[in-house]
Amino acid sequence: MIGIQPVDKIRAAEREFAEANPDVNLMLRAADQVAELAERMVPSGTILVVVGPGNNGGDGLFAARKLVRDGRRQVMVWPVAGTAHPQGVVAARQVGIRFLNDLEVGRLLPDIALVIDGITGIGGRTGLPENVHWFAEMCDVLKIPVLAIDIPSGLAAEDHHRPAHVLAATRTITFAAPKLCHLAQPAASACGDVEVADIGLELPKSNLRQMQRMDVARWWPWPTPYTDKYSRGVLGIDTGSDRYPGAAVLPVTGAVYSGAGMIRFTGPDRLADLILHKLPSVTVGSGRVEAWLVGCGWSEEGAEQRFGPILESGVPLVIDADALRYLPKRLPEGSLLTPHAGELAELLGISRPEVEDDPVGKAYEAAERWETTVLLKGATQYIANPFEKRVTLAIAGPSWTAQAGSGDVLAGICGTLLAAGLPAPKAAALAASVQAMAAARKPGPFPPDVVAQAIPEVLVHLAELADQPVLAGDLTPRSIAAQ
Ligand SMILES: NC(=O)C1=CN([C@@H]2O[C@H](COP(=O)(O)OP(=O)(O)OC[C@H]3O[C@@H](n4cnc5c(N)ncnc54)[C@H](O)[C@@H]3O)[C@@H](O)[C@H]2O)[C@@H](O)CC1
Ligand SMILES: Nc1ncnc2c1ncn2[C@@H]1O[C@H](COP(=O)(O)OP(=O)(O)O)[C@@H](O)[C@H]1O
Ligand SMILES: [K+]
Repeated sequence: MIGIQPVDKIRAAEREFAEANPDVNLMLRAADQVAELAERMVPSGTILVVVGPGNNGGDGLFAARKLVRDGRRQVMVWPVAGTAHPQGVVAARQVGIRFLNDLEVGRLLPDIALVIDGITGIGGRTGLPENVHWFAEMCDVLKIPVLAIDIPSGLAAEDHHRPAHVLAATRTITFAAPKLCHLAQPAASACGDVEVADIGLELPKSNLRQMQRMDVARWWPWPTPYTDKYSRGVLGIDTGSDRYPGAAVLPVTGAVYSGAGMIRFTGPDRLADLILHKLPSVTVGSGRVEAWLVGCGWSEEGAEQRFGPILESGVPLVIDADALRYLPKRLPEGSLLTPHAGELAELLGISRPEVEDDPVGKAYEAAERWETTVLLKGATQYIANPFEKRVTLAIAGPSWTAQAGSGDVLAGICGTLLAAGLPAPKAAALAASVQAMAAARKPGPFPPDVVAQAIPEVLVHLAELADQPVLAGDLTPRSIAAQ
Protein backbone atom coordinates (compact mmCIF):
# COMPACT_ATOMS: atom_id res chain seq x y z
CA MET A 1 0.00 0.00 0.00
CA ILE A 2 1.33 3.44 -0.85
CA GLY A 3 0.15 6.52 1.03
CA ILE A 4 -1.09 9.38 -1.15
CA GLN A 5 -0.11 12.62 0.57
CA PRO A 6 -1.81 16.01 0.65
CA VAL A 7 0.27 19.14 0.06
CA ASP A 8 0.09 20.38 3.68
CA LYS A 9 1.61 17.12 4.97
CA ILE A 10 4.47 17.36 2.46
CA ARG A 11 5.16 20.95 3.46
CA ALA A 12 5.03 20.09 7.18
CA ALA A 13 7.46 17.20 6.63
CA GLU A 14 9.76 19.56 4.77
CA ARG A 15 9.72 22.04 7.66
CA GLU A 16 10.46 19.31 10.20
CA PHE A 17 13.29 18.02 8.03
CA ALA A 18 14.78 21.50 7.67
CA GLU A 19 14.70 22.04 11.44
CA ALA A 20 16.32 18.70 12.15
CA ASN A 21 18.89 18.95 9.31
CA PRO A 22 19.88 22.61 8.91
CA ASP A 23 22.88 21.65 6.77
CA VAL A 24 20.97 19.67 4.16
CA ASN A 25 19.50 21.40 1.12
CA LEU A 26 16.41 19.50 0.03
CA MET A 27 16.20 21.38 -3.24
CA LEU A 28 19.65 20.10 -4.24
CA ARG A 29 18.61 16.56 -3.35
CA ALA A 30 15.51 16.88 -5.51
CA ALA A 31 17.46 18.50 -8.35
CA ASP A 32 20.09 15.72 -8.35
CA GLN A 33 17.38 13.10 -8.76
CA VAL A 34 15.76 15.07 -11.57
CA ALA A 35 19.11 15.33 -13.38
CA GLU A 36 19.80 11.62 -12.92
CA LEU A 37 16.45 10.64 -14.42
CA ALA A 38 16.90 13.08 -17.30
CA GLU A 39 20.28 11.45 -18.06
CA ARG A 40 18.61 8.05 -18.15
CA MET A 41 15.83 9.31 -20.41
CA VAL A 42 18.10 11.00 -22.97
CA PRO A 43 21.82 10.17 -22.67
CA SER A 44 22.63 12.87 -25.25
CA GLY A 45 20.99 15.85 -26.96
CA THR A 46 19.90 19.32 -25.91
CA ILE A 47 17.71 19.73 -22.83
CA LEU A 48 15.37 22.66 -22.31
CA VAL A 49 14.41 23.42 -18.70
CA VAL A 50 11.27 25.53 -18.37
CA VAL A 51 11.11 27.27 -15.01
CA GLY A 52 8.32 29.06 -13.16
CA PRO A 53 8.44 31.47 -10.20
CA GLY A 54 8.53 29.00 -7.28
CA ASN A 55 10.69 26.27 -5.80
CA ASN A 56 9.69 23.93 -8.60
CA GLY A 57 11.60 26.27 -10.90
CA GLY A 58 14.47 26.18 -8.34
CA ASP A 59 14.61 22.39 -8.69
CA GLY A 60 14.74 22.85 -12.47
CA LEU A 61 17.57 25.41 -12.34
CA PHE A 62 19.77 23.30 -10.04
CA ALA A 63 19.03 20.22 -12.18
CA ALA A 64 20.12 22.23 -15.24
CA ARG A 65 23.39 23.12 -13.52
CA LYS A 66 24.02 19.48 -12.65
CA LEU A 67 23.25 18.32 -16.19
CA VAL A 68 25.57 20.81 -17.86
CA ARG A 69 28.46 20.14 -15.53
CA ASP A 70 29.64 17.00 -17.24
CA GLY A 71 30.14 19.12 -20.40
CA ARG A 72 28.64 16.48 -22.64
CA ARG A 73 25.45 18.24 -23.49
CA GLN A 74 23.81 21.58 -24.05
CA VAL A 75 21.24 22.72 -21.50
CA MET A 76 19.07 25.81 -21.93
CA VAL A 77 16.65 27.51 -19.58
CA TRP A 78 13.41 29.29 -20.40
CA PRO A 79 11.98 31.33 -17.51
CA VAL A 80 8.19 31.74 -17.70
CA ALA A 81 5.44 33.05 -15.39
CA GLY A 82 7.32 35.57 -13.22
CA THR A 83 10.75 35.89 -11.65
CA ALA A 84 12.69 32.64 -11.40
CA HIS A 85 14.29 31.33 -8.16
CA PRO A 86 17.17 33.85 -7.58
CA GLN A 87 19.83 31.44 -6.22
CA GLY A 88 18.92 28.97 -8.93
CA VAL A 89 19.38 31.59 -11.61
CA VAL A 90 22.81 32.51 -10.21
CA ALA A 91 23.82 28.83 -10.10
CA ALA A 92 22.74 28.25 -13.70
CA ARG A 93 24.43 31.40 -15.00
CA GLN A 94 27.67 30.48 -13.20
CA VAL A 95 28.04 27.40 -15.38
CA GLY A 96 27.26 29.35 -18.56
CA ILE A 97 23.74 28.12 -19.20
CA ARG A 98 21.95 30.09 -21.90
CA PHE A 99 18.62 31.70 -20.99
CA LEU A 100 16.12 31.85 -23.86
CA ASN A 101 13.18 34.08 -24.69
CA ASP A 102 9.87 32.94 -26.23
CA LEU A 103 11.00 33.53 -29.83
CA GLU A 104 14.20 31.55 -29.39
CA VAL A 105 12.27 28.68 -27.78
CA GLY A 106 9.87 28.55 -30.73
CA ARG A 107 12.78 28.40 -33.16
CA LEU A 108 14.87 25.82 -31.29
CA LEU A 109 12.08 23.54 -30.06
CA PRO A 110 12.16 21.00 -32.93
CA ASP A 111 15.78 20.16 -32.02
CA ILE A 112 15.18 19.69 -28.28
CA ALA A 113 15.71 16.11 -27.01
CA LEU A 114 13.98 16.60 -23.65
CA VAL A 115 11.92 19.27 -21.92
CA ILE A 116 12.15 19.43 -18.13
CA ASP A 117 9.01 21.01 -16.66
CA GLY A 118 9.75 23.16 -13.61
CA ILE A 119 6.90 25.62 -14.09
CA THR A 120 4.74 24.63 -11.10
CA GLY A 121 4.81 21.78 -8.61
CA ILE A 122 2.78 21.26 -5.45
CA GLY A 123 2.16 25.02 -5.33
CA GLY A 124 0.45 24.89 -8.72
CA ARG A 125 -3.18 25.89 -9.20
CA THR A 126 -5.25 24.18 -11.90
CA GLY A 127 -4.49 25.61 -15.35
CA LEU A 128 -1.32 26.31 -17.27
CA PRO A 129 -0.08 29.94 -17.48
CA GLU A 130 -1.52 31.32 -20.73
CA ASN A 131 1.84 32.25 -22.23
CA VAL A 132 2.87 28.58 -22.38
CA HIS A 133 -0.31 27.13 -23.95
CA TRP A 134 1.32 27.20 -27.40
CA PHE A 135 4.42 25.52 -25.98
CA ALA A 136 2.47 22.61 -24.44
CA GLU A 137 0.67 22.08 -27.74
CA MET A 138 3.95 22.15 -29.71
CA CYS A 139 5.59 19.59 -27.38
CA ASP A 140 2.59 17.33 -27.96
CA VAL A 141 2.57 17.80 -31.74
CA LEU A 142 6.35 17.36 -32.06
CA LYS A 143 6.31 14.38 -29.64
CA ILE A 144 9.07 15.88 -27.53
CA PRO A 145 9.62 13.88 -24.32
CA VAL A 146 8.70 15.88 -21.22
CA LEU A 147 9.98 15.13 -17.72
CA ALA A 148 7.74 16.82 -15.15
CA ILE A 149 9.28 17.83 -11.83
CA ASP A 150 6.87 16.81 -9.06
CA ILE A 151 3.62 17.66 -10.91
CA PRO A 152 2.96 18.24 -14.62
CA SER A 153 2.28 21.98 -14.82
CA GLY A 154 -1.40 22.71 -15.28
CA LEU A 155 -2.48 20.03 -12.78
CA ALA A 156 -3.14 20.72 -9.11
CA ALA A 157 -1.64 18.16 -6.73
CA GLU A 158 -4.84 17.13 -4.91
CA ASP A 159 -7.18 17.38 -7.87
CA HIS A 160 -8.08 14.53 -10.25
CA HIS A 161 -9.30 16.89 -13.00
CA ARG A 162 -7.30 17.33 -16.20
CA PRO A 163 -7.76 20.89 -17.48
CA ALA A 164 -7.80 21.72 -21.20
CA HIS A 165 -4.25 23.07 -21.04
CA VAL A 166 -1.55 21.06 -19.30
CA LEU A 167 2.09 20.32 -20.10
CA ALA A 168 1.55 16.56 -20.44
CA ALA A 169 4.55 14.53 -19.28
CA THR A 170 6.21 11.38 -20.57
CA ARG A 171 7.52 10.82 -17.07
CA THR A 172 7.00 12.53 -13.74
CA ILE A 173 9.42 12.45 -10.84
CA THR A 174 7.70 13.29 -7.60
CA PHE A 175 9.18 13.54 -4.14
CA ALA A 176 8.52 11.56 -0.95
CA ALA A 177 5.05 10.26 -1.93
CA PRO A 178 2.55 10.34 -4.79
CA LYS A 179 -0.16 12.99 -4.78
CA LEU A 180 -3.74 12.32 -5.89
CA CYS A 181 -3.22 13.84 -9.36
CA HIS A 182 -0.58 11.19 -10.14
CA LEU A 183 -2.97 8.30 -9.58
CA ALA A 184 -6.54 9.46 -10.17
CA GLN A 185 -7.93 9.78 -13.69
CA PRO A 186 -8.16 11.82 -15.79
CA ALA A 187 -5.30 13.87 -14.24
CA ALA A 188 -3.08 10.77 -14.07
CA SER A 189 -3.25 10.51 -17.86
CA ALA A 190 -1.10 13.69 -18.04
CA CYS A 191 1.65 12.30 -15.77
CA GLY A 192 3.12 9.48 -17.89
CA ASP A 193 5.17 7.01 -15.83
CA VAL A 194 5.45 8.26 -12.27
CA GLU A 195 8.59 7.73 -10.20
CA VAL A 196 8.60 8.51 -6.48
CA ALA A 197 12.01 9.74 -5.34
CA ASP A 198 13.11 9.52 -1.72
CA ILE A 199 14.60 12.82 -0.54
CA GLY A 200 14.60 11.87 3.14
CA LEU A 201 11.21 13.28 4.25
CA GLU A 202 9.30 11.41 6.98
CA LEU A 203 5.57 11.36 6.31
CA PRO A 204 2.70 10.34 8.57
CA LYS A 205 0.33 7.48 7.63
CA SER A 206 -2.19 8.65 5.09
CA ASN A 207 -5.90 7.84 5.03
CA LEU A 208 -5.81 7.94 1.22
CA ARG A 209 -3.82 5.07 -0.23
CA GLN A 210 -3.23 3.04 -3.35
CA MET A 211 -3.07 -0.72 -3.69
CA GLN A 212 0.13 -2.34 -4.91
CA ARG A 213 0.56 -5.74 -6.58
CA MET A 214 2.22 -7.08 -3.47
CA ASP A 215 -0.88 -6.22 -1.38
CA VAL A 216 -3.02 -8.29 -3.73
CA ALA A 217 -0.53 -11.16 -3.49
CA ARG A 218 -0.45 -10.99 0.32
CA TRP A 219 -4.17 -10.66 0.96
CA TRP A 220 -5.56 -13.07 -1.64
CA PRO A 221 -7.29 -16.04 0.05
CA TRP A 222 -4.98 -18.72 -1.38
CA PRO A 223 -6.30 -22.27 -1.10
CA THR A 224 -4.29 -24.64 1.11
CA PRO A 225 -4.15 -28.46 1.42
CA TYR A 226 -6.84 -28.17 4.14
CA THR A 227 -9.26 -26.28 1.91
CA ASP A 228 -12.48 -27.77 0.58
CA LYS A 229 -15.19 -26.16 -1.52
CA TYR A 230 -17.19 -25.11 1.54
CA SER A 231 -14.33 -23.65 3.50
CA ARG A 232 -13.28 -21.73 0.40
CA GLY A 233 -16.64 -19.98 0.51
CA VAL A 234 -20.06 -20.59 -0.99
CA LEU A 235 -21.52 -17.62 -2.86
CA GLY A 236 -25.21 -17.16 -3.59
CA ILE A 237 -25.91 -15.22 -6.77
CA ASP A 238 -29.30 -13.78 -7.61
CA THR A 239 -28.87 -11.69 -10.75
CA GLY A 240 -30.30 -11.24 -14.27
CA SER A 241 -33.79 -10.97 -15.70
CA ASP A 242 -35.54 -11.63 -19.01
CA ARG A 243 -34.53 -8.14 -20.05
CA TYR A 244 -30.88 -8.62 -18.98
CA PRO A 245 -30.01 -12.33 -19.30
CA GLY A 246 -26.28 -11.59 -19.66
CA ALA A 247 -26.29 -10.03 -16.20
CA ALA A 248 -26.85 -13.54 -14.86
CA VAL A 249 -23.95 -15.08 -16.77
CA LEU A 250 -21.33 -12.33 -16.31
CA PRO A 251 -21.22 -12.12 -12.49
CA VAL A 252 -21.11 -15.91 -12.30
CA THR A 253 -18.20 -15.87 -14.75
CA GLY A 254 -16.36 -13.34 -12.56
CA ALA A 255 -17.01 -15.48 -9.48
CA VAL A 256 -15.93 -18.79 -11.11
CA TYR A 257 -12.73 -17.41 -12.62
CA SER A 258 -11.69 -15.76 -9.36
CA GLY A 259 -11.98 -19.08 -7.57
CA ALA A 260 -15.28 -19.26 -5.66
CA GLY A 261 -15.48 -22.56 -3.74
CA MET A 262 -19.06 -23.07 -4.84
CA ILE A 263 -21.77 -20.97 -6.46
CA ARG A 264 -25.52 -21.32 -5.88
CA PHE A 265 -27.50 -19.50 -8.56
CA THR A 266 -31.04 -18.59 -7.58
CA GLY A 267 -32.04 -16.27 -10.45
CA PRO A 268 -34.69 -17.11 -13.10
CA ASP A 269 -34.65 -20.79 -14.23
CA ARG A 270 -34.28 -19.96 -17.91
CA LEU A 271 -31.08 -18.09 -17.06
CA ALA A 272 -29.77 -20.98 -15.01
CA ASP A 273 -29.78 -23.07 -18.22
CA LEU A 274 -27.85 -20.33 -19.97
CA ILE A 275 -25.24 -20.28 -17.19
CA LEU A 276 -24.89 -24.08 -17.02
CA HIS A 277 -24.29 -24.22 -20.73
CA LYS A 278 -21.16 -22.07 -20.22
CA LEU A 279 -20.21 -22.89 -16.64
CA PRO A 280 -21.34 -26.38 -15.62
CA SER A 281 -19.72 -26.19 -12.15
CA VAL A 282 -22.42 -23.77 -10.95
CA THR A 283 -25.22 -25.25 -8.82
CA VAL A 284 -28.80 -24.11 -9.10
CA GLY A 285 -31.16 -23.43 -6.20
CA SER A 286 -30.86 -22.22 -2.63
CA GLY A 287 -28.78 -23.59 0.23
CA ARG A 288 -26.31 -22.33 2.81
CA VAL A 289 -24.09 -19.51 1.59
CA GLU A 290 -21.41 -17.32 3.18
CA ALA A 291 -22.29 -14.27 1.06
CA TRP A 292 -24.78 -13.09 -1.56
CA LEU A 293 -24.39 -11.11 -4.75
CA VAL A 294 -27.54 -9.30 -5.84
CA GLY A 295 -28.84 -6.68 -8.23
CA CYS A 296 -26.97 -7.00 -11.56
CA GLY A 297 -29.56 -6.74 -14.38
CA TRP A 298 -32.62 -7.18 -12.17
CA SER A 299 -34.55 -4.39 -13.92
CA GLU A 300 -37.31 -2.98 -11.77
CA GLU A 301 -39.94 -5.64 -11.97
CA GLY A 302 -39.91 -7.90 -8.92
CA ALA A 303 -36.65 -6.45 -7.61
CA GLU A 304 -37.94 -5.74 -4.12
CA GLN A 305 -39.42 -9.24 -3.77
CA ARG A 306 -36.10 -10.76 -4.75
CA PHE A 307 -34.17 -8.55 -2.36
CA GLY A 308 -36.31 -9.00 0.80
CA PRO A 309 -35.49 -12.61 1.78
CA ILE A 310 -31.83 -12.22 0.87
CA LEU A 311 -31.51 -9.17 3.10
CA GLU A 312 -32.99 -11.19 5.95
CA SER A 313 -30.38 -13.92 5.58
CA GLY A 314 -27.99 -11.64 7.49
CA VAL A 315 -24.86 -12.74 5.58
CA PRO A 316 -22.70 -10.05 3.90
CA LEU A 317 -24.02 -8.89 0.52
CA VAL A 318 -22.48 -7.44 -2.62
CA ILE A 319 -25.16 -4.99 -3.70
CA ASP A 320 -24.88 -3.87 -7.31
CA ALA A 321 -26.91 -2.04 -9.96
CA ASP A 322 -30.72 -2.24 -9.55
CA ALA A 323 -30.56 -3.46 -5.95
CA LEU A 324 -28.93 -0.14 -4.99
CA ARG A 325 -32.37 1.48 -5.43
CA TYR A 326 -33.87 -0.56 -2.60
CA LEU A 327 -31.34 -0.15 0.19
CA PRO A 328 -32.73 -0.49 3.69
CA LYS A 329 -31.46 1.89 6.40
CA ARG A 330 -29.34 -0.84 7.96
CA LEU A 331 -27.44 -3.32 5.84
CA PRO A 332 -26.17 -6.72 6.95
CA GLU A 333 -22.74 -6.33 8.57
CA GLY A 334 -19.85 -6.66 6.15
CA SER A 335 -21.82 -5.68 3.04
CA LEU A 336 -20.41 -3.90 0.01
CA LEU A 337 -22.08 -1.40 -2.34
CA THR A 338 -20.67 -1.25 -5.88
CA PRO A 339 -22.17 1.81 -7.62
CA HIS A 340 -20.82 3.64 -10.67
CA ALA A 341 -20.93 7.46 -10.56
CA GLY A 342 -24.55 7.63 -11.81
CA GLU A 343 -25.76 5.11 -9.25
CA LEU A 344 -23.88 6.84 -6.42
CA ALA A 345 -25.45 10.15 -7.45
CA GLU A 346 -28.91 8.56 -7.24
CA LEU A 347 -28.08 7.09 -3.83
CA LEU A 348 -27.04 10.48 -2.46
CA GLY A 349 -29.77 12.44 -4.26
CA ILE A 350 -27.26 14.59 -6.13
CA SER A 351 -26.20 14.94 -9.78
CA ARG A 352 -23.65 12.75 -11.55
CA PRO A 353 -21.28 15.71 -12.18
CA GLU A 354 -21.26 16.38 -8.43
CA VAL A 355 -19.98 12.83 -7.86
CA GLU A 356 -17.47 13.14 -10.69
CA ASP A 357 -16.23 16.39 -9.20
CA ASP A 358 -15.40 14.82 -5.83
CA PRO A 359 -15.30 11.02 -6.14
CA VAL A 360 -13.30 10.49 -2.93
CA GLY A 361 -15.60 12.69 -0.86
CA LYS A 362 -18.86 11.34 -2.28
CA ALA A 363 -17.87 7.68 -2.02
CA TYR A 364 -16.92 8.31 1.59
CA GLU A 365 -20.16 10.18 2.30
CA ALA A 366 -22.22 7.20 1.10
CA ALA A 367 -20.04 4.78 3.08
CA GLU A 368 -20.68 6.80 6.25
CA ARG A 369 -24.40 7.17 5.58
CA TRP A 370 -24.95 3.41 5.15
CA GLU A 371 -22.15 2.43 7.56
CA THR A 372 -20.81 0.06 4.94
CA THR A 373 -18.02 -0.24 2.39
CA VAL A 374 -18.52 1.49 -0.97
CA LEU A 375 -16.64 0.67 -4.16
CA LEU A 376 -17.11 3.56 -6.59
CA LYS A 377 -16.43 2.22 -10.09
CA GLY A 378 -14.92 4.04 -13.04
CA ALA A 379 -11.56 4.71 -14.66
CA THR A 380 -10.20 5.10 -11.12
CA GLN A 381 -11.89 2.90 -8.51
CA TYR A 382 -12.26 4.21 -4.98
CA ILE A 383 -12.96 1.98 -1.98
CA ALA A 384 -14.40 3.97 0.91
CA ASN A 385 -13.96 2.30 4.30
CA PRO A 386 -15.95 4.10 7.03
CA PHE A 387 -14.68 1.80 9.81
CA GLU A 388 -11.03 2.73 9.44
CA LYS A 389 -11.93 6.14 7.98
CA ARG A 390 -9.96 5.81 4.77
CA VAL A 391 -10.22 5.58 1.01
CA THR A 392 -8.15 3.21 -1.10
CA LEU A 393 -7.56 3.41 -4.85
CA ALA A 394 -7.49 0.07 -6.62
CA ILE A 395 -4.74 -0.81 -9.08
CA ALA A 396 -5.73 0.76 -12.39
CA GLY A 397 -6.23 -1.05 -15.67
CA PRO A 398 -6.61 -0.13 -19.33
CA SER A 399 -9.62 1.90 -20.48
CA TRP A 400 -10.79 -1.04 -22.61
CA THR A 401 -12.61 -2.20 -19.47
CA ALA A 402 -15.11 0.63 -19.96
CA GLN A 403 -17.79 -1.57 -21.51
CA ALA A 404 -21.18 -2.94 -20.54
CA GLY A 405 -20.82 -6.02 -18.39
CA SER A 406 -17.42 -5.23 -16.83
CA GLY A 407 -19.18 -4.10 -13.67
CA ASP A 408 -21.15 -7.36 -13.54
CA VAL A 409 -17.93 -9.39 -13.72
CA LEU A 410 -16.39 -7.19 -11.02
CA ALA A 411 -19.40 -7.78 -8.75
CA GLY A 412 -18.85 -11.52 -9.18
CA ILE A 413 -15.20 -11.25 -8.14
CA CYS A 414 -16.25 -9.19 -5.10
CA GLY A 415 -18.73 -11.96 -4.25
CA THR A 416 -16.05 -14.67 -4.34
CA LEU A 417 -13.90 -12.71 -1.91
CA LEU A 418 -16.70 -11.84 0.52
CA ALA A 419 -17.73 -15.51 0.53
CA ALA A 420 -14.11 -16.43 1.28
CA GLY A 421 -14.48 -14.43 4.48
CA LEU A 422 -12.51 -11.31 3.59
CA PRO A 423 -13.72 -8.04 5.08
CA ALA A 424 -15.54 -5.94 2.47
CA PRO A 425 -12.86 -3.21 2.08
CA LYS A 426 -10.20 -5.81 1.28
CA ALA A 427 -12.55 -7.80 -0.95
CA ALA A 428 -13.41 -4.70 -2.99
CA ALA A 429 -9.81 -3.50 -3.30
CA LEU A 430 -8.61 -6.96 -4.37
CA ALA A 431 -11.46 -7.57 -6.80
CA ALA A 432 -11.12 -4.24 -8.60
CA SER A 433 -7.32 -4.60 -8.76
CA VAL A 434 -7.38 -8.15 -10.05
CA GLN A 435 -9.89 -7.31 -12.78
CA ALA A 436 -7.67 -4.39 -13.84
CA MET A 437 -4.61 -6.65 -13.91
CA ALA A 438 -6.49 -9.22 -15.99
CA ALA A 439 -7.51 -6.47 -18.41
CA ALA A 440 -3.88 -5.36 -18.62
CA ARG A 441 -2.95 -8.93 -19.63
CA LYS A 442 -5.55 -8.80 -22.37
CA PRO A 443 -5.34 -5.25 -23.65
CA GLY A 444 -7.83 -4.69 -26.46
CA PRO A 445 -11.57 -4.92 -27.00
CA PHE A 446 -11.98 -8.32 -25.34
CA PRO A 447 -15.46 -8.85 -23.90
CA PRO A 448 -15.69 -8.74 -20.09
CA ASP A 449 -16.16 -12.51 -19.74
CA VAL A 450 -12.99 -13.12 -21.77
CA VAL A 451 -11.10 -10.68 -19.54
CA ALA A 452 -12.41 -12.67 -16.56
CA GLN A 453 -10.80 -15.78 -18.06
CA ALA A 454 -7.41 -14.08 -17.72
CA ILE A 455 -7.81 -13.81 -13.92
CA PRO A 456 -6.32 -17.30 -13.28
CA GLU A 457 -3.10 -16.29 -15.09
CA VAL A 458 -2.89 -13.15 -12.96
CA LEU A 459 -3.43 -15.20 -9.81
CA VAL A 460 -0.74 -17.74 -10.70
CA HIS A 461 1.68 -14.90 -11.24
CA LEU A 462 0.69 -13.29 -7.92
CA ALA A 463 0.97 -16.63 -6.12
CA GLU A 464 4.58 -16.81 -7.24
CA LEU A 465 5.14 -13.29 -5.94
CA ALA A 466 3.68 -14.28 -2.57
CA ASP A 467 5.62 -17.55 -2.56
CA GLN A 468 2.38 -19.54 -2.54
CA PRO A 469 2.36 -23.04 -4.03
CA VAL A 470 0.52 -22.95 -7.35
CA LEU A 471 0.99 -26.51 -8.61
CA ALA A 472 0.59 -29.83 -6.79
CA GLY A 473 4.34 -30.43 -7.21
CA ASP A 474 5.08 -27.25 -5.30
CA LEU A 475 3.60 -28.86 -2.21
CA THR A 476 6.44 -31.37 -2.05
CA PRO A 477 8.38 -30.68 1.17
CA ARG A 478 11.64 -28.99 0.28
CA SER A 479 13.75 -31.69 1.94
CA ILE A 480 12.28 -34.37 -0.38
CA ALA A 481 12.45 -32.15 -3.45
CA ALA A 482 16.16 -31.64 -2.80
CA GLN A 483 16.96 -35.39 -2.90
N1 LIG B 1 8.11 20.97 -0.28
C1 LIG B 1 9.15 20.14 -0.39
O1 LIG B 1 9.27 19.23 0.33
C2 LIG B 1 10.13 20.36 -1.46
C3 LIG B 1 9.75 21.08 -2.54
N2 LIG B 1 10.50 21.14 -3.63
C4 LIG B 1 9.96 21.76 -4.83
O2 LIG B 1 9.21 22.88 -4.55
C5 LIG B 1 7.95 22.80 -5.19
C6 LIG B 1 6.95 23.64 -4.48
O3 LIG B 1 7.39 24.94 -4.52
P1 LIG B 1 6.47 26.22 -4.31
O4 LIG B 1 5.74 26.10 -3.04
O5 LIG B 1 7.32 27.42 -4.49
O6 LIG B 1 5.39 26.12 -5.45
P2 LIG B 1 5.55 25.96 -7.03
O7 LIG B 1 6.91 26.18 -7.49
O8 LIG B 1 4.88 24.70 -7.35
O9 LIG B 1 4.61 27.12 -7.58
C7 LIG B 1 4.40 28.31 -6.89
C8 LIG B 1 4.42 29.52 -7.78
O10 LIG B 1 3.73 29.31 -8.99
C9 LIG B 1 2.68 30.26 -9.14
N3 LIG B 1 1.56 29.54 -9.76
C10 LIG B 1 0.89 28.51 -9.23
N4 LIG B 1 -0.06 28.06 -10.08
C11 LIG B 1 0.04 28.85 -11.17
C12 LIG B 1 -0.68 28.86 -12.39
N5 LIG B 1 -1.66 28.00 -12.65
N6 LIG B 1 -0.36 29.80 -13.30
C13 LIG B 1 0.63 30.67 -13.04
N7 LIG B 1 1.36 30.68 -11.91
C14 LIG B 1 1.06 29.78 -10.98
C15 LIG B 1 2.38 30.72 -7.74
O11 LIG B 1 1.78 32.00 -7.75
C16 LIG B 1 3.76 30.73 -7.12
O12 LIG B 1 4.48 31.88 -7.48
C17 LIG B 1 7.68 21.32 -5.21
O13 LIG B 1 6.72 20.95 -6.14
C18 LIG B 1 9.04 20.79 -5.53
O14 LIG B 1 9.29 20.85 -6.92
C19 LIG B 1 11.83 20.53 -3.72
O15 LIG B 1 12.76 21.55 -3.81
C20 LIG B 1 12.13 19.57 -2.64
C21 LIG B 1 11.48 19.81 -1.33
N1 LIG C 1 -11.96 4.40 -18.35
C1 LIG C 1 -11.96 3.22 -17.72
N2 LIG C 1 -10.81 2.53 -17.57
C2 LIG C 1 -10.81 1.32 -16.97
N3 LIG C 1 -11.90 0.73 -16.47
C3 LIG C 1 -13.06 1.37 -16.58
C4 LIG C 1 -13.16 2.65 -17.20
N4 LIG C 1 -14.45 3.04 -17.16
C5 LIG C 1 -15.14 2.05 -16.54
N5 LIG C 1 -14.31 1.04 -16.20
C6 LIG C 1 -14.70 -0.21 -15.56
O1 LIG C 1 -15.84 -0.74 -16.21
C7 LIG C 1 -16.78 -1.20 -15.26
C8 LIG C 1 -18.12 -0.61 -15.63
O2 LIG C 1 -19.05 -0.95 -14.66
P1 LIG C 1 -20.59 -0.66 -14.86
O3 LIG C 1 -20.78 0.73 -15.34
O4 LIG C 1 -21.26 -1.08 -13.63
O5 LIG C 1 -20.93 -1.63 -16.06
P2 LIG C 1 -22.03 -2.76 -16.21
O6 LIG C 1 -23.12 -2.46 -15.23
O7 LIG C 1 -22.49 -2.65 -17.62
O8 LIG C 1 -21.35 -4.05 -15.96
C9 LIG C 1 -16.29 -0.84 -13.90
O9 LIG C 1 -15.89 -2.03 -13.27
C10 LIG C 1 -15.07 0.01 -14.13
O10 LIG C 1 -14.06 -0.52 -13.38
K1 LIG D 1 6.37 20.82 -12.86
